[in-house]
Amino acid sequence: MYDKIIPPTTGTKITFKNGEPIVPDNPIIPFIRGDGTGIDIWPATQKVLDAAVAKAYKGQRQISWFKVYAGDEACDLYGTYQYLPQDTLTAIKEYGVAIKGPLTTPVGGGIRSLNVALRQIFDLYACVRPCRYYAGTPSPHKNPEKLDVIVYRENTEDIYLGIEWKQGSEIGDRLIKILNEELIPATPEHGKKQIPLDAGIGIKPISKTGSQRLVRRAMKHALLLPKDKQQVTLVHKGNIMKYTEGAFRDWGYELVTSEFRSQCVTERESWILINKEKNPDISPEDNAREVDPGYDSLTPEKKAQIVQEVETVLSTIWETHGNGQWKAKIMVNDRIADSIFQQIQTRPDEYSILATMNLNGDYLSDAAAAIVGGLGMGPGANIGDACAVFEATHGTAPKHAGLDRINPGSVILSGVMMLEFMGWQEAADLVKKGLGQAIAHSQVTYDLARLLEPPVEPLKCSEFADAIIKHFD
Ligand SMILES: NC(=O)C1=CN([C@@H]2O[C@H](COP(=O)(O)OP(=O)(O)OC[C@H]3O[C@@H](n4cnc5c(N)ncnc54)[C@H](OP(=O)(O)O)[C@@H]3O)[C@@H](O)[C@H]2O)C=CC1
Ligand SMILES: O=C(O)CCC(=O)C(=O)O
Ligand SMILES: [Mg+2]
Repeated sequence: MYDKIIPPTTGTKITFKNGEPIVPDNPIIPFIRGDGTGIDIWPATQKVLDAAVAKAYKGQRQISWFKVYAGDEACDLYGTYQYLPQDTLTAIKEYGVAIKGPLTTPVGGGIRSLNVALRQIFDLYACVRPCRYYAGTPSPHKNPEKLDVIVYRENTEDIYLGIEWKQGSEIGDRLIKILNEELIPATPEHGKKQIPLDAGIGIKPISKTGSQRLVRRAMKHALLLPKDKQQVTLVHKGNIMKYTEGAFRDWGYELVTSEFRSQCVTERESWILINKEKNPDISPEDNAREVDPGYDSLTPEKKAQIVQEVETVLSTIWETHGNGQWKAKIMVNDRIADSIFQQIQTRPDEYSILATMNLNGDYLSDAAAAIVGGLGMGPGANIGDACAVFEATHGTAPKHAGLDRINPGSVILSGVMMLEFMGWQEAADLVKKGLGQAIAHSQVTYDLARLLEPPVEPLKCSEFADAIIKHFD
C-alpha cells in the first residue's frame, strides 16, 4: 500500500460518522514535520502532546505517530519535485486526522501551495483559527484579553483555487481579448471598462455551496459557545465584489434564517423587533425609517422593499423572537472586511466567530493573532466532513530554522485543538494549563521575551516545551 513509509505496528485508525470522529484509545496519527522551523517546532510539539496524554490517561490512551512526508523532506526521500507524495495522501485519507508543520510556497512562480493543496484534496473546507489571550503574554494592545475570536475561513475556493494566467501567456491574452471584445461589452453594467492588455488574470470563484457549508459549521460551533459569545459575523467586501463576496453574505443570511431559524436572529431583524418592543404601535413605515437612516431619500421601490422586510420579520418571527426572546439566540451580523480589521482592535469584545472567505480569512487570522501575542500564538485546524488536518496559522519562518529558538506555541495549540476534536479534553486542558503557566512565569521564547517589560532571557524552543510539561503539575 505504501512505497517508502511503514505505519506503526500498534494503534488503529480514527473513522468518521456523520462528520464526527470515532476515536480509539490508541489512534494512529500521521504527522508532517514541515519545512523551515518545522524541524524545531515539531519535536517540541510531539513531546508536549505525548506527555499530556500520558499524564491524563496513565497509559490507557496514547497516540501512535506515523511520520509522513511533504515539502523539502519529501523531495529528499522520494526524489526531485516529489513535494506531496502519494504515500502521504494515502496515509491522511486512511487515518483521517493528521497534524502538520508549515510548508514553503515560493512567491511569483514555482509550485503551488502544498498547504492549500492538502485542504483542497481532502475537502477540508473550514479553516478554524481561534485567537485567544493567555495571561502574561506581551501584546502591543492595552487590553488584549478582550479579544476572543474564532476565524472561520472558507478553505477550498476563492482566489486560492489557483486558477490564474500569467501576464503575456497565450491563454491569458486570449482570455483578455474575449473579455474585452465580447463578454464585457455584452454586460451593460460594465460600460466601457477594459482589462489592461498587460494584466495577469486570476479567477475568484465563490460558490453558494462552499459559502453555506462554511457558515453552517460556524453556526454549529456558535451553538456550543457560552451564551454571551453566541455570535457569527459574516465578513466580506461585498460592496466592491458584489457577486462573490456580496453573495457570500447573502447566502450566509439565507442559510442561517432557514436552517437555524429558531436558534438565531440577524442584526437587522433585532433592530426591527426592538423598534416594536419600544413602541408596540409603530407602523411598518416608521419601523423601516428607524432601521434604514437614509430611508426618506430612497426610491419608492427601495422604500417598499424595506417596509416589506419589516412586515415579513414581524409576521414570521415576532411570536418566537419578539419581546426580548431574540437576546437568547445566536446573533448573526455582517461587517465589511476592511472595517473588521479596525473593529477587532478598537472593539474586540464585540466579536466572536468571524466567518469569511479564503483570502480575508488568511489576512484576518494573522492580524488577530498579532493582538494576542503574534504568530507564535496562532493555532489552527482544517476541517472537512471525513478528515481533519491541524496546523498553525504561521509559515516556515525560514530565518529562524534549525536554531531551536522559534515559538512552538501555535503548533502545540493546534495539537490542543486536535485533542479536543478527538474528545481528549483532559489532555488538552493539561497542555493549555502548562502553556498558560509557562507564559505567566515569563518562561517564553524570543518573540515574547523581547516584548516583555522588562525583557526577559528567552527560552529555546525545546526549553519552552519542557517548561510547559513542568507546569502540568
Ligand atoms: N500553513 C502553512 O504552512 C503556511 C506556510 N507559509 C509559507 O511559509 C513561508 C514563510 O512565510 P512568511 O511570510 O515569512 O511568514 P511566516 O509566518 O513563516 O513568518 C513571518 C514572521 O512571523 C514571525 N513568526 C512566524 N512563526 C512564528 C513562530 N512560530 N513564533 C514566533 N514568531 C513567528 C517571525 O517574525 P520575526 O522574525 O519578526 O520574529 C517570522 O519571521 C512562505 O513560503 C509561505 O508561503 C505561510 C503561512 C502558512
Ligand atoms: O500555503 C502557504 O504557503 C500560505 C498559506 C497561508 O498563509 C495560510 O493558510 O494562512
Ligand atoms: Mg496565512
